[in-house]
Amino acid sequence: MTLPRIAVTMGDPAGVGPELCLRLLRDAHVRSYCHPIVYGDSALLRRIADHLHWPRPDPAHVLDLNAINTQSVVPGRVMAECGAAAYRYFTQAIDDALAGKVAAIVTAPLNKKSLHAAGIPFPGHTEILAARTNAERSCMMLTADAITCSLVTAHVGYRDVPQLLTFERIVDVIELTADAMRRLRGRPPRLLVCGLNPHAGERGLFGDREEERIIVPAVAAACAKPIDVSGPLPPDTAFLPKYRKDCDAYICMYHDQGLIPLKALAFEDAVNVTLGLPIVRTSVDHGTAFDIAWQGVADVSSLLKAVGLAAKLSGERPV
Ligand SMILES: NC(=O)c1ccc[n+]([C@@H]2O[C@H](COP(=O)([O-])OP(=O)(O)OC[C@H]3O[C@@H](n4cnc5c(N)ncnc54)[C@H](O)[C@@H]3O)[C@@H](O)[C@H]2O)c1
Ligand SMILES: N[C@H](C(=O)O)[C@H](O)COP(=O)(O)O
Repeated sequence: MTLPRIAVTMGDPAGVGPELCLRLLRDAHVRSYCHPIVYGDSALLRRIADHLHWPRPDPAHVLDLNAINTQSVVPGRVMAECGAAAYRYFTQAIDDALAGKVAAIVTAPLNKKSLHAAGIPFPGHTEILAARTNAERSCMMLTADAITCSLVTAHVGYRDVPQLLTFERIVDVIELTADAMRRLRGRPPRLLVCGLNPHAGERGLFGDREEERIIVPAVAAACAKPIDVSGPLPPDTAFLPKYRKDCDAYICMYHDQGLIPLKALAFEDAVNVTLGLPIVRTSVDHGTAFDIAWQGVADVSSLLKAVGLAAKLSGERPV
């Protein structure tokens, strides 16, 4: 049986990505259902393996892109060279996925400051993917058994959020999420939409009536499709256990509205999935963890879950 080839991008060389890739390549279960290929720098992987007294990686599972002078990398440091290398690994993986050379992409974390220092004009993976694959609509969803959240806006400052909330964008995120969760759970999902303002605006008392003007009509339009979706709920109580138990996914208006509850409840095993692409892409739910980089203590759970979900999705059309 031919196993699906999955590109695993090494992420920022100065972060925890490389050591997590080393752990992943030693995982017998992963290698029983897919052929992982780390897109990165072989010399850097060898340097970290030697430093930690771990086995060096099997060359058959590394695509050496030779993107950085390994000896120049300082663990835990923001470096333009590292941002450029992480971008190189990632764009090669996207191009290979688009060309059908790999079945899916899984990303280890990159550092947004290093990416920016390298002059890359995108804040993160999600935006690079949307541009490079010419996706008409896409969104970030983080999913775990306990909680799933999709984001209407993501890597922007809070003062920009209200202007970015449109009827069309909210309907798109509801539709993309409903389609993904229907396929992941094998049944029509139930979605809950959060308001933007405290107490969902309290009928115009807080904010600029974003709930009445934009969110309520978008929820009504999605219901008419028909999608089982309701809201907007006051965000502070939307994540109470009594709401979570019947909710397959939340539609959140901004990054931390969804990712604070998600990471508090499921940091070890949540997976980031980009919806709406022509290719499959999943990711860890954590960052470069510069405070613990190259110490060999980083938890590999989210990366293992991300590879598992990518393999599952690669047998179908992308979400
Ligand atoms: N998928 C991605 O590429 C991704 C995701 C999130 C953040 N980031 C980026 O990573 C950088 C650092 O972000 P941050 O400091 O806000 O968050 P972070 O997730 O890197 O770290 C937050 C805390 O979680 C801990 N942590 C993170 N991953 C861990 C792991 N695998 N095992 C054990 N502990 C872990 C860290 O030690 C730290 O205490 C930023 O540039 C951010 O934008 C990238
Ligand atoms: N917003 C994500 C998180 O906090 O986990 C993270 O920054 C990763 O985003 P990209 O996959 O777009 O890099």
